[in-house]
Amino acid sequence: MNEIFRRYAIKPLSFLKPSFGRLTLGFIMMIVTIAIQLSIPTAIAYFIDNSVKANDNNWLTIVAIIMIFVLVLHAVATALRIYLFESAGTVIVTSIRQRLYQTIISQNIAFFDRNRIGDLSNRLSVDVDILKDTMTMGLAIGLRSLITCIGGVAFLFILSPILSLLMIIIIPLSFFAARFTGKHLKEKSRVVQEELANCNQLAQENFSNIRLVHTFNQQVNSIKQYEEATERAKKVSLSSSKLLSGYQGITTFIQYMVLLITLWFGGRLVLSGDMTIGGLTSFVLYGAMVAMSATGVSWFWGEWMKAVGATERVFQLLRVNVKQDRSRGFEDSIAFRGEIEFKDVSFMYPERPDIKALDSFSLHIKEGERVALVGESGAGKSTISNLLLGFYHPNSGELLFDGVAAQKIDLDNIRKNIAVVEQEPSLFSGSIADNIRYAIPDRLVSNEEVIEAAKQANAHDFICALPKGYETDLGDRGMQLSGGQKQRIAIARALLKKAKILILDEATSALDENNENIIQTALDHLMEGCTTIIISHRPSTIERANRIIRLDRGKILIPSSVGSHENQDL
Ligand SMILES: Nc1ncnc2c1ncn2[C@@H]1O[C@H](COP(=O)(O)OP(=O)(O)OP(=O)(O)O)[C@@H](O)[C@H]1O
Repeated sequence: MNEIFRRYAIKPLSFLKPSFGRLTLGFIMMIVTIAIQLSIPTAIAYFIDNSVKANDNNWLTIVAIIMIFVLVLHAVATALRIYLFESAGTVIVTSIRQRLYQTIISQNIAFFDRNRIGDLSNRLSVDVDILKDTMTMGLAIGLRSLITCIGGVAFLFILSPILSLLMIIIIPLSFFAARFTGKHLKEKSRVVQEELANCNQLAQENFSNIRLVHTFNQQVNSIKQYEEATERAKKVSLSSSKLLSGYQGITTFIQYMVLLITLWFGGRLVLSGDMTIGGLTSFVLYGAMVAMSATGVSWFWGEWMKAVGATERVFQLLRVNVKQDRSRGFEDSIAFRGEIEFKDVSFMYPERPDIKALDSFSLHIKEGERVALVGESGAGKSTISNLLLGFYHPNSGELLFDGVAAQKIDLDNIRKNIAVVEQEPSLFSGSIADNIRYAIPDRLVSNEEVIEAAKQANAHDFICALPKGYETDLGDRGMQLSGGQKQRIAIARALLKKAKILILDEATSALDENNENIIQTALDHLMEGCTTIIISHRPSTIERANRIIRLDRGKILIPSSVGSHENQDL
């Protein structure tokens, strides 16, 4: 029970902390409105029982003036309560979103092998919104209903203990119905959210691969897949609606039954003179209030369960420790020279523990040396780059930089000293200048430095020819640029980094001869003074290497000596 309470009630509540002030004020306003609400039936009873006797216009006027004052107070307190809870919701949802993003972005790369991107972005948007609605307005309504219910029951007992006992027997029925529904709603909501995440993932994949979809005439299939996914979500959602509507029907019936029984017994008490008409009227009003608020509490419980179900994944994610071992280092300030050594390294990807991506792999690369890695697809070339960048760590053996074990060096420091140029460079939306500056996160990079890097990367001329030059917005995934132009921007970005180690991952394979020459000159600038690892299938790309390493299933097949690439069958 404790664990369930902690998980479903306390955990979500921990997010309310940042808005404690607003919520407390909102709560005070809530108490004011509840107090007024609870006094209304008593006031009405007083009015009914005394108006006949009063026979006095002044008395009526005074009552009306007091009522107007109370109603204005009620209106102001209601408005303030809603505003305070709503704004607290916005503050809370912002902080949850920020924490979630922070948790996700800081995970190590293996985490992204396990989780789908569509799923993760769904949690950031849809799931967090559900949580917001329930934790603020939902919680406010739930609390209000609970306090009104308790207050109403107290008034009922004061008015007539016998009648109250009758009600107390019936009301738990609606709680029981709520518990039953809540449990099932929670599970269904979780499934709905999962199905919706599938739909999002599908849409996202198809939109981002839109050229591929059209090239292979897959529009019809893609529409069909999306329809199937949304139909699955619809099915679970409809079954959830059925459950909710059945529950509403039952609770409405219970409410009216309570009213009927009260009137039946209450009428008898009035006839026998044990109760006044005003007393019975206020009892019925309190009864309705208690029934309504009991429904409110159970509704809230249902919503809470639904939200907990839907957002269980948000909490799961927030519980995931940030595994990024950024600051492991004793040697965090070492200046890299560029020497690399793999000593008997074996490595399996966490998602594929059955396959050795690297198998007792040993390689010593001297400072400033240029090594080309060649081999069949899947031989382990990119894995070497992944280990160098600290995306994964060897399962056995050791990776050393300048003779120091990689796990003793701060990960930020390692990455600061490695520049990568990929086959399909990733560019962000934003200006070209900002994309080049991206290489250096910890200081402001001047325009002069950006231009200098672009010049060395043979990118300056084409950038200047664009209408907005360096301020050209690359928009969605750098759509407006050709492959070669994107590469040159990526090279400028890498140049700016002035890293000691350079990884060229198929850097020129997507280019025609003319473009390749331009890029090659840019790469020559980039390679100056760097230890370079060239991952490629193409002989022309690896011409500049001092040594060629041929990999096969994670092992070195033929280690070649300096200048021997001419003899290799590539
Ligand atoms: N993220 C990953 N999760 C699981 N297995 C992976 C992952 N990345 C690569 N692998 C597997 O590890 C092995 C080595 O892959 P790697 O990407 O290093 O090959 P490669 O030589 O770079 O191939 P290519 O030339 O096609 O890029 C392959 O069997 C591959 O399927």
